[in-house]
Amino acid sequence: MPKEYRRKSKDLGVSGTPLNEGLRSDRRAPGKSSQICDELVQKAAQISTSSEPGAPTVMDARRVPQVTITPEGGGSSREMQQEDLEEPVEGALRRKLSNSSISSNGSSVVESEDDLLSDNESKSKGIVTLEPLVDSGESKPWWKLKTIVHWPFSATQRRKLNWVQLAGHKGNFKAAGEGTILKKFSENEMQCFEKLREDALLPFVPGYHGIVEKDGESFLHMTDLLANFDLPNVMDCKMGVRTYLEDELVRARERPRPREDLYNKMVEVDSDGPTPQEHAQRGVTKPRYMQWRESMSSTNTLGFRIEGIKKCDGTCRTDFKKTRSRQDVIQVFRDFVEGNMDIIKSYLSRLMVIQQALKTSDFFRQHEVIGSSLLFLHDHTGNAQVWIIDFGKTTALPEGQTLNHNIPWQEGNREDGYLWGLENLIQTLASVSSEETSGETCCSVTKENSQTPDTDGQ
Ligand SMILES: Nc1ncnc2c1ncn2[C@@H]1O[C@H](COP(=O)(O)OP(=O)(O)OP(=O)(O)O)[C@@H](O)[C@H]1O
Ligand SMILES: O=P(O)(O)O[C@@H]1[C@H](O)[C@H](O)[C@@H](OP(=O)(O)O)[C@H](OP(=O)(O)O)[C@H]1O
Repeated sequence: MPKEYRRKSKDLGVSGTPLNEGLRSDRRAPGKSSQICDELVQKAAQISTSSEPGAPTVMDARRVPQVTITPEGGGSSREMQQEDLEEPVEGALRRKLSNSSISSNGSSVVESEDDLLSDNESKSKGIVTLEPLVDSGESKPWWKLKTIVHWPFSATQRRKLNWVQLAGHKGNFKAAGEGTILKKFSENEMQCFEKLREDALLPFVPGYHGIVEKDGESFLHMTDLLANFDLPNVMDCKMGVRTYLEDELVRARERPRPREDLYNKMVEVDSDGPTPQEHAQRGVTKPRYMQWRESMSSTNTLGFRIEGIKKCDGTCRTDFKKTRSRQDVIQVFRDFVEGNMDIIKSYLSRLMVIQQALKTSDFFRQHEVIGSSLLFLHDHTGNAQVWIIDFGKTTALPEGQTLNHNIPWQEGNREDGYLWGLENLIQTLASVSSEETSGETCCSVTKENSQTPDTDGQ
């Protein structure tokens, strides 16, 4: 999320959820609606072999407008943050996650050339060590809580935590008490969590326990969704056809600020990506970079994209910038679950329940949901869950205005294509299952193999 959204939480006066109410993973394990899944799988089998229009696509991907921002003036680059991975790590997750080969930037050695070359050092890409918040002054209380939540943790519970962070910036998360984490405060995200307390989406978002402040820095205290898993497999899918706010476009237009770091990331993936002017000034604006990312990946064509995967063997991949066709995505999912169709069916069930909840959610109707992800988690016990995370760029609409989430975006209408993306994600997962069942291989020819935006037959 952008830094301007990460403001301090002075005197917010909000209340937190008691911890025992927030640790809800057990009672929220996905149910198995296998009959619905089987029907969906059959439907997907028909769709994946059909090139006829009229299948579930509800929005034309070619109609996602590419709004051009002319870059001028000087560049600005991101702050670099150091992460100390050499200090000893305590806690159960050390055992669970330690079989990976972690490079100096916290990612595993199995990343592709794409990301080894392209990723900014401040981005997180896999297994990281979360530091606890530590006391810096004897006379100060260790925690100064801004909420009425009672902080129950003793000094011995201030431990480091080996953790999986597949997206976002390094240093955004800290270890907290058992089963919980702290995320750098963002006004937007805090307001979302507060509103979600009363919403149909509550069962699908991490438990929220209020705001914690230490030495002037504020954090959102939330449930660690990994806590109840044994050697979890984790996938982050960023939802929607648009990954930047309309406000970001307006700001970039008023004051274009080409960034050299984004230019470098673009060139490393595609040297022909920048325009001659961008090459000349070695900078691209943020919306321009974000639009390019959307068009290279499946964001524009399918309404979601894979950001990263960590598997139970400790390997991590974040080299999905060019994973664009439905068939590519199917192959990534198949590899993620290692052919286990029961996991796919559990994921499908959960996604369909989430889809229903989204359709009834007041929160969803009243917010532009940008940059939010679905976090997929499963382990060898068969436990498989999907959670909605990251509300850093989820923004309330003006009073009385609502979104459809299923119609094309045009600047000004603030549509995000979330439901379109979710429908495509469901159909894609169903295709994984149907192809496995019908014995087709990952090389099956479908329209998506063409690498062109597939807009009328998905
Ligand atoms: N509650 C949670 N439990 C477990 N893992 C989480 C949780 N929240 C986030 N993560 C992990 O951290 C990663 C980054 O989370 P998130 O997207 O919220 O961060 P961010 O800094 O807002 O990212 P960005 O800058 O891309 O918006 C996720 O991909 C996931 O791996
Ligand atoms: O995935 P990539 O290619 O590394 O690109 C980043 C990604 O799109 C993030 O979503 C975005 O943060 P926000 O969503 O918070 O805007 C970040 O912007 P940033 O560099 O300004 O942080 C981009 O650099």
